[in-house]
Amino acid sequence: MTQVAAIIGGGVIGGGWAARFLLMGWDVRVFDPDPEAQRKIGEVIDNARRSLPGLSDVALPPEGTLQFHDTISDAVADATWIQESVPERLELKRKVFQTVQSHCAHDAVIGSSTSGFKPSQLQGCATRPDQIIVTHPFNPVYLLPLVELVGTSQNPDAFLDRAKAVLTGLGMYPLQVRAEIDAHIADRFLEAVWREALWLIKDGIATTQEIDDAIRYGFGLRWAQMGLFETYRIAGGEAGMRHFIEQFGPALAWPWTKLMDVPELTEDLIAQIAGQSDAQSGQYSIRDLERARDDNLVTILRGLKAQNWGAGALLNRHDAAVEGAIVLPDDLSHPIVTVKRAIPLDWTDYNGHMNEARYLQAFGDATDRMMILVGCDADYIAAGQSYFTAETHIRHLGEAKAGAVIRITTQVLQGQGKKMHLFHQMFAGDQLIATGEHMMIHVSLQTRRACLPSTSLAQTLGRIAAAHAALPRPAGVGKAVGVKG
Ligand SMILES: NC(=O)C1=CN([C@@H]2O[C@H](COP(=O)(O)OP(=O)(O)OC[C@H]3O[C@@H](n4cnc5c(N)ncnc54)[C@H](O)[C@@H]3O)[C@@H](O)[C@H]2O)C=CC1
Ligand SMILES: C[N+](C)(C)CC(=O)CC(=O)[O-]
Repeated sequence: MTQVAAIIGGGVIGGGWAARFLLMGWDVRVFDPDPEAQRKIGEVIDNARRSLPGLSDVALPPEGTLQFHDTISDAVADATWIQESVPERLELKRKVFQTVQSHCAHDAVIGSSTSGFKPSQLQGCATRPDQIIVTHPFNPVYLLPLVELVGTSQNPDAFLDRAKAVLTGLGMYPLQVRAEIDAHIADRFLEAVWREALWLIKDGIATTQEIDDAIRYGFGLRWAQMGLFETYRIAGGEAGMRHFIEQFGPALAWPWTKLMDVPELTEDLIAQIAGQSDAQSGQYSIRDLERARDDNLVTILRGLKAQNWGAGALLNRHDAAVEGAIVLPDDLSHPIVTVKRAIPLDWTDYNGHMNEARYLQAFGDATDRMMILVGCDADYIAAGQSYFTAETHIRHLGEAKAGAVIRITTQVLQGQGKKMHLFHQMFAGDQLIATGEHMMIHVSLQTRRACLPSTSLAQTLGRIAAAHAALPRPAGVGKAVGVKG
């Protein structure tokens, strides 16, 4: 039977919870007095629909149903999970819990999204304190897995385990906080960084942009994949965490921060940190960790590159500067070099070589380059015409591993009328490792049908095709898939 979640307060965070529950197959009931709540939550859910399912390589369960209610009592009636996300005011949250508990099932979980209140504060004057816990998520709730789970001695272990299982089932990472504390674990860091940032601005040291750049081009990327301690273990080199503390320990007494209330680095504290770090990461050598870090960073940075955002946009600008202007070579008596690049780490697979899908990607890039060279560039496409691929045939003749430099040369076999028939050859060093034969059809992007290209494009393509007609016909042209001999 479909499970029911009640969302009490559907703003930034409640909307995110609604989206996550819904897309994970739960029926969702919302109560929020804001007359705009339905529109706002609808928009958040639309954004979640375009991003969350694509994180999975399997189909998510069918979406649940979404209902809005005028009272808390209706919203919570059948719910097994009630997520409170009303504004961060203790008295308001306590009042909401009173109403919720008058109408909800006694065994339902009541999770609070509170950023900083302790569960004992929330349980304070509740009818059934054992039913209330902190489940503090991170924005956007539908994409970020972390949820801090904080209970008190009032919450039975089995209840906390059940809550954890539900959150895990929603694709989240419940981090159970051992002892309640204002602002839990993560908001302690965010608050420290936030307060430092406010000082940097007030003191005229940095702008908001410069502070954000300091994070997103540097340690923000590291934190995304290894956190603080594993990162600093690596920064300690082969001598690891202990060496790191020895080197940077004295800085704790220096005015490197406005937060000067620091713990004394006693031998006991050092041993505790070094010991915990060993337990966390000691099974890996520093070189293993460095490679894992590098793989992760490459994946994150390439993701940002695909979005042309932040550090990824920087990489794209750098690529463009390294490559220079894209121009058709004067000498057309050879196939044209359309791609020259190293194979990225994330293009390789379980066989230790470039995955077959990436051959098509590389040949697709070569085709894109040919399109630009014949004049089918961004402006031409924006004006309403382009090429569609009608047919592709790839032959795999050799292997290529991560880091290997591949070079693709492109021969135009036919460039007349609506057709652009290309033959790509991929080399690693001198070895031919793949060929790609592609038939492109010139189209109108309005009608989505074939049409003749512009005169200028037809002339450029015709000139290349005429020059390439003098080249030997490459082996493999026009071959179908078949058994040799
Ligand atoms: N915004 C953030 O980055 C994060 C916020 N949180 C926590 O989530 C909770 C909600 O914060 P936001 O979503 O940011 O606030 P918000 O202001 O975006 O949303 C609060 C919603 O609660 C509704 N509301 C007000 N009184 C209500 C009541 N009596 N019953 C039901 N709904 C009511 C409002 O109409 C509004 O839609 C807070 O406890 C906050 O600390 C947690 C993680 C991150
Ligand atoms: C600023 N904040 C305290 C509301 C932040 C959070 O609670 C978590 C988040 O999503 O950053």
